[in-house]
Amino acid sequence: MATRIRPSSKRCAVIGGSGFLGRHLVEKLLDKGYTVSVFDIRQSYELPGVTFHQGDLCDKQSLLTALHGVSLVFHCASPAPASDDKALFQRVNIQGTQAVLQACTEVGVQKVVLTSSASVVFEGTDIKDGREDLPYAKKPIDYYTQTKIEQEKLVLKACDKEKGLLTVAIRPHGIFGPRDPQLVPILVDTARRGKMKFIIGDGSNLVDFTFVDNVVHGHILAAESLRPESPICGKAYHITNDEPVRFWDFMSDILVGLGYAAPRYHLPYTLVYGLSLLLWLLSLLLSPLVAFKPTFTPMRVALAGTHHFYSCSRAKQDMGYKPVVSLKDGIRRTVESYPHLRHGA
Ligand SMILES: NC(=O)C1=CN([C@@H]2O[C@H](COP(=O)(O)OP(=O)(O)OC[C@H]3O[C@@H](n4cnc5c(N)ncnc54)[C@H](OP(=O)(O)O)[C@@H]3O)[C@@H](O)[C@H]2O)C=CC1
Ligand SMILES: CC(C)=CCC[C@@H](C)[C@H]1CC[C@H]2C3=C(CC[C@]12C)[C@@]1(C)CCC(=O)C[C@@H]1CC3
Repeated sequence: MATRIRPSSKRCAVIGGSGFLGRHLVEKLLDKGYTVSVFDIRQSYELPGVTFHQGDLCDKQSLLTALHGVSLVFHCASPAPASDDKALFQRVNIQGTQAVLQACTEVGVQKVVLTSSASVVFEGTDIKDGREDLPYAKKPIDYYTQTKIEQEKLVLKACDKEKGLLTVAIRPHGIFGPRDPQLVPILVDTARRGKMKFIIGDGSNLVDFTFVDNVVHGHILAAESLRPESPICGKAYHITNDEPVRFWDFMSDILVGLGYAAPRYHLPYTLVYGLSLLLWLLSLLLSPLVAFKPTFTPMRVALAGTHHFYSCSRAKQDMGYKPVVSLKDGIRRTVESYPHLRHGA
């Protein structure tokens, strides 16, 4: 059992603070006068005022050292969805989150803000203006989503006013912005390989893409609203840009902004989804012999060809949430931040 020291309310830790969202969160917390410890499996930068603790969050002992004296923990670490590694997702998102919660209890952390995902309710079919009371996906679309569901349940169940641990889950969707290692780089790579010519379906499906600053704003609002009498304790909150956009318009804006052609030709959704399933099965069967990762995974095709946008009215009502950056400005700032990914660069 670790010795407790009196935690300061402006002393926080960001687990996963070296990642895309985590680093933006750390920068905003510093601006707001917090003292920040980062716990991550890797250290990707250095910043005055930030103490780094490198370690695996499944190792409770390393966590205990990093969380000493901290009153507020943001947990935004996860393996990347593209890894599709069942054992890794189970170990980090489920066992690791249990270790985080145990460590928080042992050192006397008072608040935990989890980065969950709006995908926890997504089964590959349309969701329009989905609210937080939608049931968790019964057939999650991949191992990432399956373990994000278990993770969210664990964190919300751990909320215990008597024991002095308050928890809340933020469910963002399609985070984008400067330094994102996923959305823009994968999109550009697909375009450079000549595979971004097609629109999956009729192109009218609406989706949420959320600028990273809005996701950060939602996390900090949640942390600052989390008090024993607050309605947010033990609940999940969608945080979006509140501007659903056609999936293919968003992709085209980014592509055209970076100098690539927008996709033009339509392919039927069911055909592409069926092909992506076949390819995925083939990649599994052949994995002992050759390692190949299809670009158009069933998850990506489902995300690209269905409506899935979420209401953030619960966050507006309970914590006064309002996006701080519009979609248009978010796209502009994102495009400007990737000069090295421009066509011809
Ligand atoms: N990006 C998106 O569109 C969305 C993301 N989310 C959630 O937001 C959170 C942050 O995502 P994002 O910033 O995009 O992801 P990143 O991969 O950029 O950041 C996650 C960080 O966690 C680290 N990490 C992974 N495993 C461990 C471990 N065992 N111990 C300690 N650190 C670890 C990663 O290191 P390494 O890179 O070496 O693995 C990385 O630095 C995640 O929980 C994700 O599920 C939710 C909705 C949408
Ligand atoms: C069809 C195609 C190849 C598009 C390229 C862009 C995609 C890589 C992104 C479009 C929607 C994104 C998204 C996520 C990852 C990147 C995309 C598939 C998440 C799966 C990341 C983790 C989550 O929790 C949900 C996200 C939904 C949207």
